Amino acid sequence: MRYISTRGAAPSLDFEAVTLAGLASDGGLYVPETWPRFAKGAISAMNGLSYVETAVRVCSPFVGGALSDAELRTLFTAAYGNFDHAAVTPLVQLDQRHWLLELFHGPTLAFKDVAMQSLGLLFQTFLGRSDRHITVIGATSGDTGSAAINALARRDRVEVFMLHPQGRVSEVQRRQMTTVIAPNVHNIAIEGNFDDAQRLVKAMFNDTDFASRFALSAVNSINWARLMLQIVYYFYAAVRLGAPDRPVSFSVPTGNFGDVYAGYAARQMGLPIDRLIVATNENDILHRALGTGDYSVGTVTATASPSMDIQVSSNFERLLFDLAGRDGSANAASMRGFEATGGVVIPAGQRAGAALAFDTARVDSAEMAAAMRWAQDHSGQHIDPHTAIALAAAQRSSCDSPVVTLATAHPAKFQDAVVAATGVRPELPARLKGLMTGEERFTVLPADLGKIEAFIAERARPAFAVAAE
Ligand SMILES: Cc1ncc(COP(=O)(O)O)c(C=O)c1O
Ligand SMILES: N[C@@H](CCOP(=O)(O)O)C(=O)O
Repeated sequence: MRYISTRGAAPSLDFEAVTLAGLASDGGLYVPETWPRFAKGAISAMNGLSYVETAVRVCSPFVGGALSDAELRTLFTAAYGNFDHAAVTPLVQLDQRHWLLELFHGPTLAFKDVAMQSLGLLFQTFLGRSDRHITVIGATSGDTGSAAINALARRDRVEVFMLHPQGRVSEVQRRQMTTVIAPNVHNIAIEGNFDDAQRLVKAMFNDTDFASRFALSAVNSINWARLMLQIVYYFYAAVRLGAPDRPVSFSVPTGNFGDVYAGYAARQMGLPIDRLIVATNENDILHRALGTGDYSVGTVTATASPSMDIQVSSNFERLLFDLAGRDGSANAASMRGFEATGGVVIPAGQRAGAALAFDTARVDSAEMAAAMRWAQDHSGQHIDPHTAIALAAAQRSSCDSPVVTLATAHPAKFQDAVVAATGVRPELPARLKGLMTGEERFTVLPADLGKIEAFIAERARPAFAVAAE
């Protein structure tokens, strides 16, 4: 399998190279050259498989010769061995039509662990083979950062610099990052919002001297491997609910468009997904873009679902590339226009293409709180604010198929919002005992590229240092 850039001008890469890369050198994102297709029989054959075996089947065509199925099996067994549920991503039925797919049974209590625990092992495997090291730079609205730090702390070939927006993540999220005192972990609280952090990360990748000097690599969903690893749970859930004979819909709380894009990828691979519901909070650019074509950046509004307080969603570019017929130069021109002016119009033809798979819903804070109460009163489930946004969207949907809401975080990560909506304070699981009292370490910096690069340059190992050792 080869990977090509959404902007058409970067060299194509194999799986190992794409895993270690961040942005493509032309500023685009890597996508598979073609979508592998699973025939009905191949999907039926996943019935009854464990999560690990499902992951081997789904990922194998993307990985190509980079790892054998036996190596993948060993890697996934290690990655998912420390999840606190035997099913890794269990399904919970809420009523006749609605299900929750619990993605928060990993070490940091959010769906990011599902990909990140494996990504950490992929880095270790590939870097060990060629005796290299990388500098991971990431932007987080809370969950990617904690999952990446958990997966990468104390790994000797990786230096991690994680940018979070100061004061705009929950206390549990912040502490999950800042209490990890490890020599290779550097937390930076930037004076700005998540979009500022993500813009700075992309600017560092686009600074080609800096990127090659420090062998920059990504853990955000700009990294293709992250998305590949998230496709797995769509197959795992749909097969358990009757796929390929019964179509299933998914409602996905959406910020950076990574999780729902993984669902789109599963659909492109032949999984019978009826509707993919893009559920946003008040930061509704994706709802507007897919509904009316108005893909224009507004002001980031701080909400009770902070991990979705995003305007510029990286992975939307991957969808637009497909909708525009995979024309890299046309897509590059359109994305440059968006970056320069803060808005483009999505043509009606492309919106019609998207509407074959996607519905959208904008859910405000009152509806989110009502969904939390409904889950509690109706089935005794406590859900986090992000999951509640998607559950509210699922309840609005008129599709005929069973609807699976992705439960992307444990409610204890967002205790204040859950208490405000339901009056109940969800307990942190025992494995996080001590989190709220541990020493914190982070550096506050302005959202200024020069200052952030200088901070990193003082602490990262230049790429050539290893070659010289
Ligand atoms: C808890 C939670 N839910 C939903 C999202 C949105 O996911 P995505 O950015 O992949 O759209 C995030 C952030 O990524 C998150 O942390
Ligand atoms: N909500 C995310 C934002 C980054 O998303 P990613 O999937 O691109 O890493 C977070 O929790 O940091």
